[in-house]
Amino acid sequence: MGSVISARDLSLTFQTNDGPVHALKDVSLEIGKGEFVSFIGPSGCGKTTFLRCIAALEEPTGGSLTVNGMSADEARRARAYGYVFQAAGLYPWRTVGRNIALPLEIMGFSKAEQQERIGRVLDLVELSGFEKKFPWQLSGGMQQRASIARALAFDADILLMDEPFGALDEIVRDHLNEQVLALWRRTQKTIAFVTHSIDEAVFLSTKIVVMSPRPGRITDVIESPFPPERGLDVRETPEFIEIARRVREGLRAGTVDA
Ligand SMILES: Nc1ncnc2c1ncn2[C@@H]1O[C@H](COP(=O)(O)OP(=O)(O)OP(=O)(O)O)[C@@H](O)[C@H]1O
Repeated sequence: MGSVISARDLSLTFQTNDGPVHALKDVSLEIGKGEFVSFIGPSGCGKTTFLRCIAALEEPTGGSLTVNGMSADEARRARAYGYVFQAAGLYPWRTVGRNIALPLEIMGFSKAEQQERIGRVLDLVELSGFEKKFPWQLSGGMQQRASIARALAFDADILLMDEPFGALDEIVRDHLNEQVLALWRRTQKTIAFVTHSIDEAVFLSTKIVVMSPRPGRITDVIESPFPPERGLDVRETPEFIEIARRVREGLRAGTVDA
């Protein structure tokens, strides 16, 4: 099976008033269809920049990148991905349903088609019945689920998630991690997920990409041995603890020689 996302020697240097900032340097990575890949690394190591390159929101200064076999720009125009940000970013004056409908309206879907899709994606994130609520009537975790529903609404195969649960408390986050995993199993999407949490990365992923800062590069890629069907109790197993240890070591190695 070919790669959905393929990066070869990808580099991005920002030119700033204080000189060049090497946000990414020689990043090579293959992400296969249906994989759940987490990116973990200290602040400023280029995780967001890598996601933004995939989304064609930044232009790499070196190397090559394909998304679904196309250039990132072509993939963006083909709406190959949905993007979920750290802040839910819902419009407060629109109901949850109308927030999800917004990209569909712009894409010219009929009212009936919009309605069908809103119902389907709200069901996927377990928010059926909340369509008519306004964002401020929902908890932080529910708002984030609504924003995931919005990203799912136009049926892209790829979901890019940039620290979607970073601002939530641990109990809510645990619950959302279980939900995202269930969503991934049901939809078989390819997911690229940025996080600062070792536990989150190890729990969710089929592959964990450890990055180091200045210049942002990959220090380790760890394949996860866990079956798709797993519960939070997997975190107590020796395998989990061993992988978490390896991630921690990769993070430490990255900071020592940075
Ligand atoms: N538009 C820009 N212009 C100049 N520098 C930038 C720009 N965008 C990002 N950078 C720099 O590139 C580096 C990588 O940033 P990036 O946001 O990708 O890191 P990150 O790993 O996602 O960090 P965090 O975990 O804090 O979100 C940082 O040093 C950042 O300051």
